[in-house]
Amino acid sequence: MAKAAAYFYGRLFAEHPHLRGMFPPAMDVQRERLFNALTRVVWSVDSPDGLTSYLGQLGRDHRKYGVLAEHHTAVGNALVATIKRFAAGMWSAEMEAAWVAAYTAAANMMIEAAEADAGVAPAWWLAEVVDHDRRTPGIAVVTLRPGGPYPFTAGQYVNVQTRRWPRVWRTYSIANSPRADNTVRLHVRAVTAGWVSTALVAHTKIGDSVLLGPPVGTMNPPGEGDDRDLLCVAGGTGLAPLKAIIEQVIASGRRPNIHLLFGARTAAELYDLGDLIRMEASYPWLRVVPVVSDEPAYDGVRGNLPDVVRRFHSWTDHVVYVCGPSGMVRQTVRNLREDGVPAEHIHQDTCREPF
Ligand SMILES: NC(=O)C1=CN([C@@H]2O[C@H](COP(=O)(O)OP(=O)(O)OC[C@H]3O[C@@H](n4cnc5c(N)ncnc54)[C@H](O)[C@@H]3O)[C@@H](O)[C@H]2O)C=CC1
Repeated sequence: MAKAAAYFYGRLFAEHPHLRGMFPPAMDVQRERLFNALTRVVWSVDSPDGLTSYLGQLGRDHRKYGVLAEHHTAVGNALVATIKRFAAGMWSAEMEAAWVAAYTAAANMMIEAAEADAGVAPAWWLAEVVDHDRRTPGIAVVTLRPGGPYPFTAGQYVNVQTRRWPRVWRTYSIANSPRADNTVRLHVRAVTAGWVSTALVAHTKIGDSVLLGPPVGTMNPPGEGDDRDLLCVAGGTGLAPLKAIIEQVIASGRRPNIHLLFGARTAAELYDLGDLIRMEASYPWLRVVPVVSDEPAYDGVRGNLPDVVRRFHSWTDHVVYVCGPSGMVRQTVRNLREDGVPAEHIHQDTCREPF
């Protein structure tokens, strides 16, 4: 995969050198994004509705890079040349025609969505940092106010660019449901070699500004009239979108029981517990269970989230949301499935790059 991505970008920039300036200096995350997007498209061929909405979001989100319709042709040519090279002996004229047709259809959906969006929304929003709360040495809760209306759905995420790293965009989930004051809140952990996350945690203060792309993602709260109880399993800063979903459900006036398991390695890393306990006090149907995995002396629920989930009653009738480190999400979903929770009840999100 890495070789194919390197070949693809090498070819694209060799044929269209001016496109290099649209990408960040370091291409590692960009390469992964391309393959994540392609994998998603290939896996979605059997669900055209999901694919249309995904490509629509992708097209709108690409406006912030300054992508024009003709750039899609350059990308398509480099992509087909890459597949042809790596498909070795299996390549045929029919395969080429099928790939060109599939790519053209996908690109057209992105272009149409971007053009429609251009009439109604900006390509990106300048947002002011209105609060910066360093909850632990490595985690900050950052509140932003976009300079214009910023409609989103609870559970969505957003690309963020800081002044420190032009053209480098990283995704973070929005940790609140839509608010009258138009603010969005992010939970950011600074990770080693994480350019944007370190900039946001350690080098950002109230009054600074950042750029936001449009909101993206399809992990939404249960629809109107869905009164099933909820199980939310959050690992570390994976709490962000689940907190937004819980806020939204509470604001909707419905009264389902909500269990939130919030896991961290140590008690000191339960960075949002104070807020969650306040939410629990004002909404009696919410039960917050802090879980600590790596601190034997912790005086509460100890263990790994995927195992702890199993210590409770059956979750088969619940709507389930799982978010956090990918290993934690995979194992939690596997355990829930083994315990009889239907796949269609489970929503998961791991796709934030922790940089
Ligand atoms: N900041 C955001 O907006 C969002 C973050 N995420 C993802 O959430 C993750 C959060 O990472 P951190 O806060 O550093 O979490 P962390 O590494 O501190 O771990 C949090 C919890 O997950 C458990 N855990 C970690 N790896 C596990 C594994 N392989 N198997 C079972 N349990 C495991 C830990 O025991 C702990 O309870 C990142 O991967 C990030 O990409 C996902 C969506 C949104």
